[in-house]
Amino acid sequence: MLELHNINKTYPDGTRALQDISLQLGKGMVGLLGPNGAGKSSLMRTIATLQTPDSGHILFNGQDVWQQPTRLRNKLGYLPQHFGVYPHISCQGLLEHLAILKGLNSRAQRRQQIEQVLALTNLTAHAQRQPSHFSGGMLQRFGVAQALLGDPQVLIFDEPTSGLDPAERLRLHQLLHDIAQTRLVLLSTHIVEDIEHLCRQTAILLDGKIVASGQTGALFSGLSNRIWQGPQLGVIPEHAILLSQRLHYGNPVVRLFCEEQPGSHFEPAIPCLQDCYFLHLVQQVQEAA
Ligand SMILES: Nc1ncnc2c1ncn2[C@@H]1O[C@H](COP(=O)(O)OP(=O)(O)OP(=O)(O)O)[C@@H](O)[C@H]1O
Repeated sequence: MLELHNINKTYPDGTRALQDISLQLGKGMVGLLGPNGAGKSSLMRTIATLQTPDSGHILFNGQDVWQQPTRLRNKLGYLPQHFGVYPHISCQGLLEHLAILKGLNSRAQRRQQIEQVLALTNLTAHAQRQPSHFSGGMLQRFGVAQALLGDPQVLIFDEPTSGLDPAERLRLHQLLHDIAQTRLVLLSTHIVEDIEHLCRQTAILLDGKIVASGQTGALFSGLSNRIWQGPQLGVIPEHAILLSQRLHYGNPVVRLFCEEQPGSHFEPAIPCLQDCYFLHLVQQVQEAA
């Protein structure tokens, strides 16, 4: 559905935000995982045709997006990382306004779509309230509702769960999952758990480059028998790589990447996406040093 070929973007101050990005994206939920500053928003804005790449091509259903940007824009819904809402206007009124901006000219069609997106995002009972008074979770659901206007085939959600409490996060996960059944949904986040919950396909973006992409499970299945977990670091082989040191119910947990058992206090652990992500982060730091 959406193909990215060798996308590059350097900002006027010299920041190389995107370097030779190539991805093939089909229907379903695709995760874009990367730390702050990795280039996720730059990539989302580029796909959303809000900024031009310096080089490379984006094809939508086989056609170059930049030859006719409105073709993709008409099929695209976007929830940016930060968005504002006008004060003193109801949720329904604001959706009506946004629907007109999206080109839904028929009043009956607008009414039907607004009813649909309010129901889907569980906001029907709040339709007459002002989004400026919504809680964080409701506001994000409103953001999803506006992105769904026009029944887009491609949806881009930039860090949609940041700042949400656990219950609202799970609610939003279910909503995003439902939406992705019939569309391409691109989910950009630095929260590994969001990807683990939702995405069959994932790309890891570090420093403007895709360092791994494919079926999410396949990204870390190659780490089998090389991930070790123990209660303390102690003395470890020189070639072992420390992935994470954290607390679990107040007890320290250390995870290592190592070709053989790094010490008697380490046990083999089942690899996970976080191991793969941290391994790439460590390798990136090592390469930069
Ligand atoms: N308009 C801009 N002009 C110059 N540099 C920019 C601009 N937008 C982003 N950058 C820089 O490009 C790099 C990638 O930024 P981007 O916002 O795309 O990353 P991100 O992965 O979305 O980060 P975050 O998770 O913090 O939002 C960063 O170094 C950032 O400072």
